[in-house]
Amino acid sequence: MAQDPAADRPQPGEGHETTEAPEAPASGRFSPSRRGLLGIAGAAGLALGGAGGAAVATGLARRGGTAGQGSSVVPFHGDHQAGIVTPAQDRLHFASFKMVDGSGRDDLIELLKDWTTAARALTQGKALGSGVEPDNALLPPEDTGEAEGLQAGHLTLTFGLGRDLFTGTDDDGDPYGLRARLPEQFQPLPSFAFDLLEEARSGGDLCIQACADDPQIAVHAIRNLARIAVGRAHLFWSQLGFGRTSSTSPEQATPGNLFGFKDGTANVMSDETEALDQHIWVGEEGPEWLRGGSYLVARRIMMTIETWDRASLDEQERIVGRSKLEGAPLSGAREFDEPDFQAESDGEPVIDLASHVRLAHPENNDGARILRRGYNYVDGSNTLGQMGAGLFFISFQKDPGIFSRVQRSLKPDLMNEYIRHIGSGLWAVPPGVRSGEFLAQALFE
Ligand SMILES: C=CC1=C(C)c2cc3[nH]c(cc4nc(cc5[nH]c(cc1n2)c(C)c5CCC(=O)O)C(CCC(=O)O)=C4C)c(C)c3C=C
Ligand SMILES: [Fe+2]
Repeated sequence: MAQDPAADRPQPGEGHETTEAPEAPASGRFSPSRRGLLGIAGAAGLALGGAGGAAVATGLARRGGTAGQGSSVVPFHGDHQAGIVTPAQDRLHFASFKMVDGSGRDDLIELLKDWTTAARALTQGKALGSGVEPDNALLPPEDTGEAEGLQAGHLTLTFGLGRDLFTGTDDDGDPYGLRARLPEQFQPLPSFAFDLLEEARSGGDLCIQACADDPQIAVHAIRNLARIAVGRAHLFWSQLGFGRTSSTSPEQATPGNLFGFKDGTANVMSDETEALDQHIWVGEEGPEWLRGGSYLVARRIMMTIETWDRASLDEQERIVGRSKLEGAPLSGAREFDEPDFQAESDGEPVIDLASHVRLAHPENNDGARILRRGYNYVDGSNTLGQMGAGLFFISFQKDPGIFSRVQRSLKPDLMNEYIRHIGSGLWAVPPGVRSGEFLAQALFE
């Protein structure tokens, strides 16, 4: 594996206001696999010839943008993938993909190589390949164009691998030759009390979490990555999100969720290096190819906000275990006061035994902690005039069992009356990519 000087790599928490040197490929150009090119051409109803679709690895400066120079670039290269401890942006486009039937190991490798090349350009605010205006106007543009004029927008792209890539599905054997590389910890999530999961919005072979300041930038990234995948993988389901519901950096103010409560106060933060190693990054307990990576759990959680809005303030605060405006634990006065679960008033616990924060707190979970990085969503409304509102919950942890531990504890949660988990996914997130490498390269060595 290629080694980079450590100085090349950002440390956890670094990210915003940093620029990244462009990748300098040995050849200067890269060619998406022929199958991928044919897929793209097929989708456009055009025939592509040989190297006609080759893309410049470094991408092109976007018109009106200051690619690679601006202050809104989050480095793509690093020990860990960006989009985990880097400051949470306000917008999300999350996408789950399935590999196409009959695809094999080479398709997967080529796809990951092509996605890596594209991600390098996109996160620097560059247009893909030869950009919006190819030399030959009979070919489709290599970049769809809607991000022209926009900066990098702190775009981060975080990639994950689904369990089926390792185990195969049904009796299709071991199509990607990865069965022996399945980490022991990579067990499927069990079903939980109150789960109402929709199959069409759950799982997937690959996931991409695109976060940015501007929804157009996140959507442009997913759209172009989906386009590059044609012939090898297809979009399975996706989710737009707004208003981050967590902080990942102590410099960020804690935002509110759609219940109107501060969300993310007790999150694992980017400067808690010890806690990150203990709870979030895969270490020596995991296989070498995944060390420095993590596991991403996504849960689409419907929130019946109309019913919530009819609950009294006292009741809302009892359910959460914190005050609504300040976000302080009910046993304290300020947001960052440690909750005192032993505190009593008139012989009753001040923080309800079935409140969300008591049940989710490490004290109630053998010390388990997760890094939350979710987003609000509103997907239209129903015929009863209710909003399709919810939380697209995302968490990172070094072992999926840690999420399950916390989620199981939430069985008696008073909040369950107002929420339902309707989608779910679990992916292994490989460590960060270094210059000259591709995503998850160590998995294939
Ligand atoms: C299994 C993990 C969790 C799910 C699912 C979950 C859903 C969920 N949470 C809120 C709102 C809040 N959660 C808060 C704290 C909190 N939540 C979890 C885990 C899950 N939440 C943890 C580990 C914690 C931290 C507990 C602690 O250590 O104190 C809070 C309080 C503020 C904060 O610390 O973030 C709120 C508010 C909603 C609305 C929701 C599903 C829709
Ligand atoms: Fe929570």
